[in-house]
Amino acid sequence: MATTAQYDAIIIGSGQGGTPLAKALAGANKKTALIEKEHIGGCCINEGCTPTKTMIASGRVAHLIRRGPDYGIHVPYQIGPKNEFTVSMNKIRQRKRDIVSSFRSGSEKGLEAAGVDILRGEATFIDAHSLNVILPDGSHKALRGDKFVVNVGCRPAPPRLDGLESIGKDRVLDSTSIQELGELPEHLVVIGGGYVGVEFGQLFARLGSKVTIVHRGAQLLSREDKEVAAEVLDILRDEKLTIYLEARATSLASAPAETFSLSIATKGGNEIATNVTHLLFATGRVPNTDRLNLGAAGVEVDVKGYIKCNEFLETSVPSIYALGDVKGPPAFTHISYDDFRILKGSLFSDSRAHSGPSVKDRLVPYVVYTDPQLGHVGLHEGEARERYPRMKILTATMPMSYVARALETDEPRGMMKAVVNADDGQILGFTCLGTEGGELMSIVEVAMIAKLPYWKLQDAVFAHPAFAESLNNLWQFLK
Ligand SMILES: Cc1cc2nc3c(=O)[nH]c(=O)nc-3n(C[C@H](O)[C@H](O)[C@H](O)COP(=O)(O)OP(=O)(O)OC[C@H]3O[C@@H](n4cnc5c(N)ncnc54)[C@H](O)[C@@H]3O)c2cc1C
Ligand SMILES: NC(=O)c1ccc[n+]([C@@H]2O[C@H](COP(=O)([O-])OP(=O)(O)OC[C@H]3O[C@@H](n4cnc5c(N)ncnc54)[C@H](O)[C@@H]3O)[C@@H](O)[C@H]2O)c1
Repeated sequence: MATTAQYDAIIIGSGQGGTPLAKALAGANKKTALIEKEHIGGCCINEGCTPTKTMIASGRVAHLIRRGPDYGIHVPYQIGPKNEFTVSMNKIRQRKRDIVSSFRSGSEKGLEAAGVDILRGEATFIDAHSLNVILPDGSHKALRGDKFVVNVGCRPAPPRLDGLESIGKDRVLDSTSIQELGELPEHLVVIGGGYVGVEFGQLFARLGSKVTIVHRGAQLLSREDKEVAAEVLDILRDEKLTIYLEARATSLASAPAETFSLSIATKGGNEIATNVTHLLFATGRVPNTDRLNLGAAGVEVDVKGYIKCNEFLETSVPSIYALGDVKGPPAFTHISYDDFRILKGSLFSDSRAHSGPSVKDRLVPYVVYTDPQLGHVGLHEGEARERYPRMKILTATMPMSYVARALETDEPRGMMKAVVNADDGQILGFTCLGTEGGELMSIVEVAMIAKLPYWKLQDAVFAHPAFAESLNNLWQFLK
């Protein structure tokens, strides 16, 4: 009879928290196993941040070539007023594959060097202390552990649309398969106007596809303040994307020559998108908990399948923890990594005294990699007013066209917005929709971490003409 391997800690899923945690535990002489059913490094480096931001860099180059004449630069292959150029999807894809493979092999080597037992296969719970792993050859392996950390992440929500079966499967894309296209879609319809929808929508429009976004919400990027989302909409429409808000794709009809039409119900009536070649479903993500057999271990999930856990990342079972996207939003790489920092100290501490770090009140920054970028940290205006109904809250907004560097580089699109407590000057939230908006946001985040009142930034000496200099001026618009 095969023996069951016994571990101090078993990490399920090689996500952005589990991978460094496995290394840290092995480094602390804990016998550690990491089980991964697909790629080491998880979504971020294989199908998420790394590949998308690599591809988006190609979109930016296309955009700048197209804009060359605005700066007095003409390249020989620009023909006529449309500034045509050719795009090699093969090269874009290869560059993306190369970067992904170098990041992935770096992660693998790091785990091996740390002495982590890496097991390729799909884990399912048998009970609160044991797992079954289905190995790639179909055989099974049982493992026992003192502690388990679930870091299985999410996957794209499955596509749903009447008539989908009438078109080729290769025409129905998600955030992973779209990255493997060898040819540019002629007409890409994106269903969903969240992070994935706007990033890919703008990218493919810049590369030369006709792009239509169908979004059910009243604004793109539903979390953002209205005026910021409206500015994103204007920017994308300026780049010739067709965008339907409060709209629903209702059905598909195949048509000759490999194209199809899509019926779209909007508030103003029905629209038809014609000559569509590809559909990207960007309608959110679902947690990978459905095949984990969590019930056998006694781990509770919410109605959407996210693992319920407290601010210390403890689940309903004392020996089982969860980190990253699988515990619900916010779903970002840096949040999963911060979950790792929370767990690494507490996982093997003697008490569950709850005196260490927790997710409570942590600042959540993020950057939507449209161009210009949308960087945000802390609370949005509505959230701040709801959370602190008695606080005197002021907001300041300033267009990027007031920023010298934005004008000098001819990239004046976008705006900044800050939300502050009028009494003590604390910055509650900050958004920058602008070139390098993510970097500018990070400067304000540092001020928030240090609990600096806004007037410290107002009076700081920033080098001229950096984008950061705008942080001297923003605050004059507080009201
Ligand atoms: C297109 C796209 C772009 C993104 N861009 C950004 C960005 O720019 N910035 C940002 O911060 N975030 C971005 N994200 C989000 C980011 O990728 C995730 O928040 C991040 O990967 C954190 O994931 P995680 O640690 O929860 O686990 P994941 O990285 O999702 O890893 C989970 C791992 O578990 C494995 N697994 C699942 N079930 C099992 C099982 N039963 N047994 C064994 N293994 C299993 C999976 O194969 C996977 O490798 C993006 C996401 C997408 C889809
Ligand atoms: N730059 C980044 O940090 C980055 C980039 C990409 C993804 N992500 C992460 O991945 C997550 C998933 O991204 P996403 O864009 O898939 O999800 P999302 O939840 O951010 O956006 C999906 C949007 O699609 C809309 N939608 C859903 N069903 C629809 C339908 N049938 N028709 C029209 N619209 C519909 C929803 O209302 C929602 O606003 C994000 O929430 C984020 O956490 C982050």
